[in-house]
Amino acid sequence: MTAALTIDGLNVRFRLRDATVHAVTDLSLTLHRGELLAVVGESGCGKSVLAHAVLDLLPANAATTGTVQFGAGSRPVRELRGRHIGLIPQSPATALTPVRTGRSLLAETLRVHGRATTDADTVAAEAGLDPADLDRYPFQLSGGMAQRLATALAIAPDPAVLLADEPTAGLDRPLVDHTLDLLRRRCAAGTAVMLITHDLTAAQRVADTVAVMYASRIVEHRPADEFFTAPHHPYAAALLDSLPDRAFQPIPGHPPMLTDLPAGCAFAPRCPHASPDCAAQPAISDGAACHHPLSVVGAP
Ligand SMILES: Nc1ncnc2c1ncn2[C@@H]1O[C@H](COP(=O)(O)OP(=O)(O)OP(=O)(O)O)[C@@H](O)[C@H]1O
Ligand code: NI
Repeated sequence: MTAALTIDGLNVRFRLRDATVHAVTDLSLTLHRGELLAVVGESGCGKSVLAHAVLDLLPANAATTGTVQFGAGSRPVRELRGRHIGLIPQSPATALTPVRTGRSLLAETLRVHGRATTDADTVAAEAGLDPADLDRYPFQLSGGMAQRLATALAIAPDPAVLLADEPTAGLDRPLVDHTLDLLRRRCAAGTAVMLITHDLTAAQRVADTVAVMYASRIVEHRPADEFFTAPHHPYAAALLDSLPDRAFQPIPGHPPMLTDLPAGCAFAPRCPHASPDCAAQPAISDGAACHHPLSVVGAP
């Protein structure tokens, strides 16, 4: 498998006046051509910051260490953004230019990337947007329409890596399915897709691999079929158990503040299996960062 995106030892810290937010910690992963990786985890765990760090789009108060590499090359990300790496941003309505119609934005994107501006209707339809809606201004778009326009803008250059941050938010079921099918088709054509989502059912439908984030770290990263049948990390298991079509059990307690993370496993205070070992940060082994992984021989 060919690596399309390699992240090694990524850390992102935001400096606030009197605190530091640990938004992404010691994160390494490889995304391959034709792979669909779902990144899941509770609100605020660092998923969007990860996407922005990959694209080098973090605000000025962010400090980043670690490396991000696309394919085999060493070109800086700013040269690759758009054509080689597309982003479907979370909450796209606020990211659209208010004074331009969808058609004008999409035609420009196509032109800049050497495609015929007449492809706009086809690309819009692929993203599930009625081509007639391209003639609307952003304020005339519903949240779902803006979402699909953002998808059209991201796929128009045919990027090798596509980061989709909650691309199905605000869409009803048929349009969710349309967007998931689109991502799958892109993968089949060789695109590497990182799908950031709250929707574990969607992840289960389309993902090849799943990465679970908790309090700024990846705590589990495994093939999707294995993950959904037998998660190893107690947090991942709890996340799956919270699904309505599973145990429908909420996870007790709250995630820790990212300004005040414990030294060891950040899930330990909520974990039914926590032991004194958890005071030390566990290394990732067999795809999970846990001192007492589930579904592994000898584990509780
Ligand atoms: N510019 C910033 N300055 C300070 N803190 C920030 C900044 N941007 C994000 N954060 C913090 O970083 C953490 C991770 O945020 P992020 O947006 O990545 O969460 P998320 O996992 O995408 O959540 P959601 O599922 O709600 O989108 C949060 O605690 C957030 O408040
Ligand atoms: Ni987010």
